[in-house]
Amino acid sequence: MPPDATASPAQAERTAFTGRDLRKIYVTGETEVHALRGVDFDIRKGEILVLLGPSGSGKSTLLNIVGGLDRATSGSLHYEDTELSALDDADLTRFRRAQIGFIFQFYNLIPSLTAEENVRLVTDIADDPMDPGEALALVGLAERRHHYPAQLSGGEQQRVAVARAIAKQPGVLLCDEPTGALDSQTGVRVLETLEAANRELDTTLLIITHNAGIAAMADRVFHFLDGTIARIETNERRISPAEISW
Ligand SMILES: Nc1ncnc2c1ncn2[C@@H]1O[C@H](COP(=O)(O)OP(=O)(O)OP(=O)(O)O)[C@@H](O)[C@H]1O
Repeated sequence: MPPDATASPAQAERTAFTGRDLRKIYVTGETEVHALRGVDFDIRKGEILVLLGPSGSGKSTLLNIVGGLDRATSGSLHYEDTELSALDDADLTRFRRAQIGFIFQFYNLIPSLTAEENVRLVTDIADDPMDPGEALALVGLAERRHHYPAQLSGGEQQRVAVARAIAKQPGVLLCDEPTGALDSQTGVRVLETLEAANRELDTTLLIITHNAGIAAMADRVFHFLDGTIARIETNERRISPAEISW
């Protein structure tokens, strides 16, 4: 047997993000806040990662830096072979537009546009978008595409936000408390749409949550404490959102 017979390219681990000694200091007047105190991580493509930790421990700061919304004060950050920490603002914006979808706790839909029009806002300017109807079908809202946000429940609005985020086919979805405003049943439905994007589009998922139960659907869990990743936990098996104890 040739020496490389067991290593298939499909099994080779592909890295999405590599962060080394990332630090973030916010300076407000005389006050310095050390939001990240030197974090190191590798995030695999197609991985589901959950970020847990107390309020103020640095989770959103890391998510914003990884998504190109903000910059670290020092340290290096790569996405695949691109050193994000070395890009100028225009190139960082291009990276974000092409590769990153954001989902926040509050859905940020435009009230005067239908579900489909909200999704179309993104697909009209993306390089290789899905059809808006296809994106809405993936989140189970094909029938509601002509409804306005006010005619949809909170969970349905969040699913429109997920459809909008995945419609441009980003490599990565960054979710900051995506179920924070939802009851458990509705939250599960939203998590199922995120998992579908991961399964069907191989989207890398980073999910910040205060709900420790959600950690069980992840491949790995980063536990934040005081600006550090204090512990990385690996789940032997991912459970489906429906199995989560809320
Ligand atoms: N723009 C900013 N200017 C100054 N300080 C900030 C800014 N953004 C965040 N911080 C501070 O940085 C620290 C980390 O905040 P961050 O939002 O990353 O925490 P978090 O873990 O996401 O918290 P939460 O769970 O409450 O959202 C906190 O002390 C916060 O007050």
